[in-house]
Amino acid sequence: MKNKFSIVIAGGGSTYTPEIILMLLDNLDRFPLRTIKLYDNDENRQNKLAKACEILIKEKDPSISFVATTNPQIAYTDVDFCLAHIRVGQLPMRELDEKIPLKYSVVGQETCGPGGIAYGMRSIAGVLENIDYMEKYSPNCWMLNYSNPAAIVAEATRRFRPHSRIINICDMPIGMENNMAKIAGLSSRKDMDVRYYGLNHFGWYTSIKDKSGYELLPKISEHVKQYGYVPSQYEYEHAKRDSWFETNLFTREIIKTDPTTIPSSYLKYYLFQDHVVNNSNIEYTRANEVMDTREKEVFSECKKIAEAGHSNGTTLKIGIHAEFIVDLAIALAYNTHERMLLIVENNGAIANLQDDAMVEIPCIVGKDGYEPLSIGNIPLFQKGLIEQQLAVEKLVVEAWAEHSYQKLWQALTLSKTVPSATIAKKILDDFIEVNKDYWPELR
Ligand SMILES: NC(=O)c1ccc[n+]([C@@H]2O[C@H](COP(=O)([O-])OP(=O)(O)OC[C@H]3O[C@@H](n4cnc5c(N)ncnc54)[C@H](O)[C@@H]3O)[C@@H](O)[C@H]2O)c1
Ligand SMILES: O=P(O)(O)OC[C@H]1O[C@H](O[C@H]2[C@H](O)[C@@H](O)[C@@H](O)O[C@@H]2CO)[C@H](O)[C@@H](O)[C@@H]1O
Ligand SMILES: [Mn+2]
Repeated sequence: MKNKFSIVIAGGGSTYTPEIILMLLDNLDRFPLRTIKLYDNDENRQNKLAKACEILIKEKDPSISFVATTNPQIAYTDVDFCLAHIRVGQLPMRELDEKIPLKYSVVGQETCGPGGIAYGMRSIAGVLENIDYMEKYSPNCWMLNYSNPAAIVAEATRRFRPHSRIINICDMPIGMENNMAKIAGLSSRKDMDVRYYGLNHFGWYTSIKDKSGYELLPKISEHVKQYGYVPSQYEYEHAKRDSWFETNLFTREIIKTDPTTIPSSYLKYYLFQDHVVNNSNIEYTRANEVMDTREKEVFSECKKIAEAGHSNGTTLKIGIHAEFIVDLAIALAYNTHERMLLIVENNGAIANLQDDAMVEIPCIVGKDGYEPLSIGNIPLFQKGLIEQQLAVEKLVVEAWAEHSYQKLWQALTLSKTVPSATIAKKILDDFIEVNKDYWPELR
């Protein structure tokens, strides 16, 4: 009889929570659960979906106990895994992260550029707080963290919680690889072995092999040069042209900067800043889209389920893209040696990059954690870009720790998305004004 696990979802009020719970309930055969807890520091927001989540769970397996709480001791006592997806400041602060830089014709984005820096300054304390709760009440628990901005959060956990049982991960590669598998005519991304390196939301694929060892990168690359990550001509012609479609399509421009690799779509924000700004609407950014779509839809569906007392006919979907979280938990629980892209300390994996960089690279995951694969030397183009962005991320963490205005100004000035120290300072001063409740007071 397999052990059954107890999990807590930190950021229980997240718009992703219902789809992640549906995904967990769809994987009980390989990841059996005895308890699911929701933990949030905003009771009202969590209560918008807690009852519906309880109904979904009880419909699938009444033996699973459920609790939604804002009490850290209740949340973190007797748990084996913490799935952490908090958003400090929630979506209204994301909106400001995206709109303030656009006032100065600078990229406004959730995790990239000044928006990511402001978000990082909010997120560090929230993630560390949850790690400390976890270690106080369930010292053997693993935190599977995908709270953003994952690059800055990962650097902060490296510096301030170096021995904690936390693994930082991102679902962007999952999405890109799902599309690559379709492009290559494979039934699943798991039919591929990839080699990838970079920082979170700032990386490149260098090899994509099928299970016979055949190199698929040239074939996939030819498609990307025409359609980006849009997986087929049919989808190119028929898919809804929303912001994610445009982001996937634009990868056909990014790949021209190094046709020997396949880039993360996020590199658009760093290499084509002018294109991004010229195609942004300061009145209506991605945060507004999410508030008007995912947030509204998820909360509305949860309200319907809670009122009906059942989930018949719900449009809530299983978060298939989130299955990587179960893959990771299973690898830790059952020592499966799953190969996964994780955000980990470099320690020589990328030979010509500093050891203390938090890099996103393939790792083998087992009972005692992860073992990074060796990448070797990277080319000068990527090395130069990575080292600049890495310095930004490290300066943000130093600025947070030292409450340093100077270092945060340096981080903004150093970002490839910001044209001058003058503009960096204007953005910084605006950010300080709106983040008074979240950032340490800078001096
Ligand atoms: N790494 C990835 O690939 C990936 C993918 C998707 C989303 N995300 C991240 O997941 C998070 C959730 O996204 P969302 O759009 O659902 O956000 P959301 O605003 O809908 O929900 C986040 C929840 O976190 C809660 N929260 C904030 N601070 C907290 C704290 N200190 N302790 C406990 N709870 C806290 C909020 O109250 C809110 O209910 C974000 O950080 C987002 O960027 C990451
Ligand atoms: O703008 P949002 O909030 O919809 O998405 C921002 C997140 O985008 C990435 O996650 C995507 C993923 O890449 C895609 O394949 C699909 O699964 O949806 C996810 C969430 O929308 C990115 O990895 C995250 O860090 C961002 O927060
Ligand atoms: Mn991500």
